[in-house]
Amino acid sequence: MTLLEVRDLIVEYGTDPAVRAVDKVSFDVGRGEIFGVLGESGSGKTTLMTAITRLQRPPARIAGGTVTYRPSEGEPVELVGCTPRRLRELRWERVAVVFQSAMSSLNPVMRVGTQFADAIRAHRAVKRSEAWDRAAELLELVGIPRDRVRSYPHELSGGMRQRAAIALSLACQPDLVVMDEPTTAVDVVMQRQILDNLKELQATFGFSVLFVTHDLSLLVELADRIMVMYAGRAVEIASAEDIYRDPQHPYTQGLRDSFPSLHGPRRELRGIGGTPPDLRRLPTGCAFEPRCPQRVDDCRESLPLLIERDRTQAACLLLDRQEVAR
Ligand SMILES: Nc1ncnc2c1ncn2[C@@H]1O[C@H](COP(=O)(O)OP(=O)(O)OP(=O)(O)O)[C@@H](O)[C@H]1O
Repeated sequence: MTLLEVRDLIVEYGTDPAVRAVDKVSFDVGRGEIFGVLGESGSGKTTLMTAITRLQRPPARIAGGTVTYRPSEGEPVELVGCTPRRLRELRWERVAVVFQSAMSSLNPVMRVGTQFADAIRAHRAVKRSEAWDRAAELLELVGIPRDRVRSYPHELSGGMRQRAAIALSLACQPDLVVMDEPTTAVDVVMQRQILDNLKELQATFGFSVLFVTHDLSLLVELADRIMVMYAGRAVEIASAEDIYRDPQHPYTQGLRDSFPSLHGPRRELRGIGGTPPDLRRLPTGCAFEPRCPQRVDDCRESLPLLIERDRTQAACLLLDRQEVAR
């Protein structure tokens, strides 16, 4: 069952000429699924996630496509074109967001409990004391002692703040939590704790997660499916296992070969040569072509579309011809 359906989403910055940071991206997030969006810096991940949640700010603008939220009860909601009022109703309650820095979610001059209580009471008719109890419960869920509900954000450690931001996103039991690199600002031990905790919470409450990051090893462990982005386009969508064991697109293969495996057989580590393209001067053909170790002449001419084979979708001319070397 699909919870979120993104079709041909286009997001541009400015005009004359517009820079297309997200170019006709389509994917589905299933109910209870952890869906990862992977990309290098500048690939359009943040632009994509802010457009989906309608948090984008000028000069970014949605230039095409649809984002449909399908609640388990009631009519589907088209988020592109939704009124600000309707969006306010949906935020927190149905779709919650966790940013890279917890301080984007937490107000530094308010006690943590007050912020939780305000978020809860904006959507639920409960007494202030009940909302505070719920806030304390939510903190406990992410491993923060109940009495910290009276703390100000600066009195919490960086890891605690990030966990508090995750707890806050769950305050109204949303169907979908969108997370943009929520663990980049914390050390690896804390990162592991936060991700384990997130998995537990997801398994308990069954919400879906859209998780945006540049870290493939993290997504391989966390996500059910992964979409790989390159220069604003989706180049591969597959299960985390397939992305790791049998990546189809040469770019995904390059990413996979750039990080060491903890469990699998030893393999030679190779980086991807070159740098991502300038979005203002994209080639006519495949944007990865200049860096692709498997390129052929045709790759410069035509733009490959995502093609579905088995359970994987990948956008590479060679796959069309079944020639890709692995
Ligand atoms: N405010 C802006 N004005 C113009 N172009 C922008 C702006 N913000 C982003 N872009 C363009 O959109 C592209 C994608 O940016 P985006 O922040 O979505 O990438 P990202 O994959 O999230 O990278 P990062 O991980 O560094 O945040 C950038 O390469 C840039 O060309």
